[in-house]
Amino acid sequence: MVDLYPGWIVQEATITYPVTDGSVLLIEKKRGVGAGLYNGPGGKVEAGESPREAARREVREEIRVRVPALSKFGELEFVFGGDHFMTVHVYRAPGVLGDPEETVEAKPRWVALDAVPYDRMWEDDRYWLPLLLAGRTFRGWFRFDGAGETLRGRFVEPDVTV
Ligand SMILES: Nc1[nH]c(=O)nc2c1ncn2[C@H]1C[C@H](O)[C@@H](COP(=O)(O)OP(=O)(O)OP(=O)(O)O)O1
Repeated sequence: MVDLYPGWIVQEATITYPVTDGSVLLIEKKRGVGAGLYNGPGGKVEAGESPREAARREVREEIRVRVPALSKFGELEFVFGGDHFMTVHVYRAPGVLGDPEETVEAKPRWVALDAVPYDRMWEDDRYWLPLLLAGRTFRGWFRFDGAGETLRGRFVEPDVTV
């Protein structure tokens, strides 16, 4: 394996967006990275797990529902500061099995597709989430300051194979 980022923190993570009947299921993240922001349920890929398995596990852990059918819609690459790189696999699900429940990690909320609260989400989401909600695929590259608060650079390529 080639170590592209020697000395850096390198992580792989997932985000999943269940979309059905004109609504998307978001969570208000209660702890960890991005606490207080809305996002899709997700988290880090663990050792020995595929990204798709991680996506299913995170949805189950965070809001207690299952997402049997997942389609990959996007891949995002983030640089935070000068020493932290994250690849995020983004999935869309045609609904969920079960009723979403609040947990210590997340509070679920169905939101109308035309009322997604971009002002309460990570700053990059407005550049790619509309593509996913419109059924389009994408790749994105984003550079944040060290604290992850300010977006310094971005590039999004829509309608690609992911
Ligand atoms: N710029 C960004 N935009 C976005 O929409 N989601 C981001 C993001 N940066 C990180 N995330 C998401 C991806 C993933 O779902 C999560 C990864 O953060 P964390 O590692 O803190 O997750 P968790 O705290 O849920 O970790 P676990 O301990 O694995 O549950 O944050």
